[in-house]
Amino acid sequence: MLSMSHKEYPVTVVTGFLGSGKTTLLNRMLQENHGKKIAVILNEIGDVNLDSELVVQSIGEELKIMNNGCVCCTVRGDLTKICLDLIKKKIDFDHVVIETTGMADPSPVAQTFFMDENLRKYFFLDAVVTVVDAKYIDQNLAEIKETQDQIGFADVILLNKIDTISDERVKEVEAKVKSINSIAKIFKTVNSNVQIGEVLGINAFDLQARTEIDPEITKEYHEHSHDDAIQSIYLEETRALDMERLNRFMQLVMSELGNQVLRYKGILNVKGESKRIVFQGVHTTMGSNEDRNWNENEERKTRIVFIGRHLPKDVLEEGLALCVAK
Ligand SMILES: Nc1nc2c(ncn2[C@@H]2O[C@H](COP(=O)(O)OP(=O)(O)OP(=O)(O)O)[C@@H](O)[C@H]2O)c(=O)[nH]1
Repeated sequence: MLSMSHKEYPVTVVTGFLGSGKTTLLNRMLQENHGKKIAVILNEIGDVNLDSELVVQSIGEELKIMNNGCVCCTVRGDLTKICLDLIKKKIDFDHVVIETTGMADPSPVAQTFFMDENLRKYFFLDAVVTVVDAKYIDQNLAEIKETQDQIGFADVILLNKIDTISDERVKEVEAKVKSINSIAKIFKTVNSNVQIGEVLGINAFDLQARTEIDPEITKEYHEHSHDDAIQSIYLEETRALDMERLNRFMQLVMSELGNQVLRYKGILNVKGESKRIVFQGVHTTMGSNEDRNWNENEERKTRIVFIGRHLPKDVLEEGLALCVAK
């Protein structure tokens, strides 16, 4: 019997603090000539729908607005229904972009795409893109917890409005953002002027996609670490690991620190494996996969980055050391 196959649509989640440049980015996505038809899901709090008026002309019918509260509170029901409606109504689109409100923590939105079985049939998470207001980052980080989540959870970060600060300050702000999230790709932008190919269709959650962790970057910015609640923790180990021990270690990390961990990525040197093993996770949802062969002239080194709130680096380091193969 022939099986019915259908297309799976990538979903990009755009977050960022109020007034940071999310709508500006969205309009670029809708207006630039990149050949993708984008369905936009906007989430607004209250009745004032200025944003939707700005983007509505470009996409007409495809615009869906979730208006009853914050996306992370109503996410299961509304978001699922709106996405599945796009399929049911046979709307012609290639890519979904969800803009969350300024206050929203993006992770419940992202997790919906891992957990909801109906959604998973048709959609997959492409990336979380966070727009940061470079001028007001300190205030936002100090006053609003969600700003940290938005930076910590991102795959791509636009450090926007750099025209409003000095070059020196741009460097400081970039260092701060990297100390929170050393995995994300950072672009310094004015009016969210990033190449659309850098934000759409990047497959950030795909285990088959190329995974790299740059140890130099993580080290460099470690010096800048401070008391901010969310931080990147970088671990490395040159001795080969025992996969079973590592699995047990990760289970323990998840049961003890699951609430504090936002994202993690690793490239593993596993005993007896000619290939690199890559893994990544979002909160307690984790996946791993065989990657390419280790090159002959490449140091076989395990590199793991955890992003989370008040993570105990020494405990994680000790735990990883216990995973070394005998
Ligand atoms: N100077 C400067 N202004 C910018 C830049 N990017 C956006 N703006 C302006 O900042 C204001 C807010 O931009 P939006 O794109 O509406 O921001 P937003 O994140 O969608 O805002 P909310 O939907 O209210 O959260 C607008 O007036 C933009 O023109 C930038 O890089 N530099």
